[in-house]
Amino acid sequence: MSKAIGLFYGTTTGKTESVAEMIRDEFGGNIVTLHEIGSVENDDFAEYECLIIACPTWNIGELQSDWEGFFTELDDIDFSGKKVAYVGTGDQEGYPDNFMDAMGILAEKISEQGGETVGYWPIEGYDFNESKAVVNGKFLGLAIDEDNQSDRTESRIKSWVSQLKKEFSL
Ligand SMILES: Cc1cc2nc3c(=O)[nH]c(=O)nc-3n(C[C@H](O)[C@H](O)[C@H](O)COP(=O)(O)O)c2cc1C
Repeated sequence: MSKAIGLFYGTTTGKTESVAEMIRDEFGGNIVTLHEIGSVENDDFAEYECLIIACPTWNIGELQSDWEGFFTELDDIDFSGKKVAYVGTGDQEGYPDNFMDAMGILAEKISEQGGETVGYWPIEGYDFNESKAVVNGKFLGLAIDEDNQSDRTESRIKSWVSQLKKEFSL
């Protein structure tokens, strides 16, 4: 039987929610359960060995507001032994100096709490200046830009999910 994956997301204008649904559907077979971060308990993370964390960047380099509200709770959650993949949504033309920063902020915190990052993604095909989500020349996870590159969203999700199936050892 395949492992269960918990996908925890925040969204303000709905884009990250639809990306989360597309990722769930691409995995297929009820493997992925969606959790909206505004209504989760800390214990909800415990049952999953494989996690996907999805957050848009808002207000010039900041977390989406529900993730902002949950951020200090992460200090009390043990992510050791868990594989954690990240998804960001952002706007590279509007915010080229803070593109995808939220993904970097969350990955740093969750890694400190023991999570092992999987699902790194190339920066080729994007045009921006700076991002907290880039480490060693790669994004820490899947970068989706619905504002400027919505035509690439589907193929990016397909390719990343196929990569993750291997990295999650499904
Ligand atoms: C006021 C405002 C500030 C934003 N700041 C950033 C930013 O700093 N970096 C970034 O990559 N995107 C930024 N964005 C773009 C959003 O992250 C993007 O539209 C995202 O897909 C929204 O996701 P949601 O619909 O799930 O809330 C900003 C958008 C707005 C309207």
